[in-house]
Amino acid sequence: MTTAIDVTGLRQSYGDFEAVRGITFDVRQGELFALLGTNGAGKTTTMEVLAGYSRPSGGSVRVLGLDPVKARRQLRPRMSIMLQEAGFLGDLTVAETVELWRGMAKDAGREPLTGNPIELVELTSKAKVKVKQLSGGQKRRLDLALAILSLPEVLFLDEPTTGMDPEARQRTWEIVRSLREAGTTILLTTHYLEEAERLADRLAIMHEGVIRIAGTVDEVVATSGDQLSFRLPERHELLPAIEDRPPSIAGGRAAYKVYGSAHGAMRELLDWADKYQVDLERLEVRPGTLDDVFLRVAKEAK
Ligand SMILES: Nc1ncnc2c1ncn2[C@@H]1O[C@H](COP(=O)(O)OP(=O)(O)OP(=O)(O)O)[C@@H](O)[C@H]1O
Repeated sequence: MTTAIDVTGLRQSYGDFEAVRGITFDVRQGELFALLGTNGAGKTTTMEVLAGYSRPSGGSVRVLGLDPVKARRQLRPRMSIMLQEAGFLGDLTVAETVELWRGMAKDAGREPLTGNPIELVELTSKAKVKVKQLSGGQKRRLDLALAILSLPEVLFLDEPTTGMDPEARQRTWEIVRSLREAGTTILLTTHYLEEAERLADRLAIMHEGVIRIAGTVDEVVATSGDQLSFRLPERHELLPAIEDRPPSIAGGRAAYKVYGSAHGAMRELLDWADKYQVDLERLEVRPGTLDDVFLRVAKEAK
């Protein structure tokens, strides 16, 4: 499979502060890669370098095999960017904004999208409304419409669904999926882990300028293990260690993290309960989640 985005040892500083501290990852052609991370982790900075807005202070980046700063003109017709703060002209209407951008896209030699982008993002009833009068979520939808005015080979989406209501978010996911199906390579940043779980082929979690974990959604989630928990019984001080770990106790429940066989752990626990004649109430096994991994990554790094 061809690599569409290649990031090797990327570093980026603002004055003395190093926001991105040597990250390496690649995104294959037609793949959707999600960059997750804590606030200030360096996700937007990475995206800005990839989009050619700034030169890296170290390492190298390639988009479609090209240097995004040096080959800006060549790349412009082939990629689209939806960053967090769009530079709209507030006095233009939604329809006028789309027309203006359509003209610019045409000048850049891009093939227009078939279909009406305003309809696609469900802003038809707002076509004649001034951009400055749109709500936050509606502005994000307009951003998306502009990013996909023509079908890009590479699309950068920086927190595309922030501020959207659940229905608009679902709609956006459908649009993103259809772009991916049409072959667009997508790099997405998001704080909604569910968004990454649903859309991403692979993902990376960043913290303080470094990638802490990366892989397919399944691979990353698998590092979090299962959780076995139940209402805190009497005589809980006698609870066994499982996989050499004692239970954690909080909110009136006891919980074990299990990385090996949940079946075996459950058997050990039930043997203990039989031995001490304890009834384990509200017993449950919950598979690990991306939230668990994210929280662990943020905590481990402290
Ligand atoms: N223009 C700038 N000048 C100085 N520091 C900056 C600048 N832009 C970003 N930073 C700093 O670089 C770090 C990374 O910022 P960045 O916006 O890339 O993070 P992020 O992962 O996108 O965060 P968030 O999830 O909060 O949007 C932060 O500590 C931020 O304060």
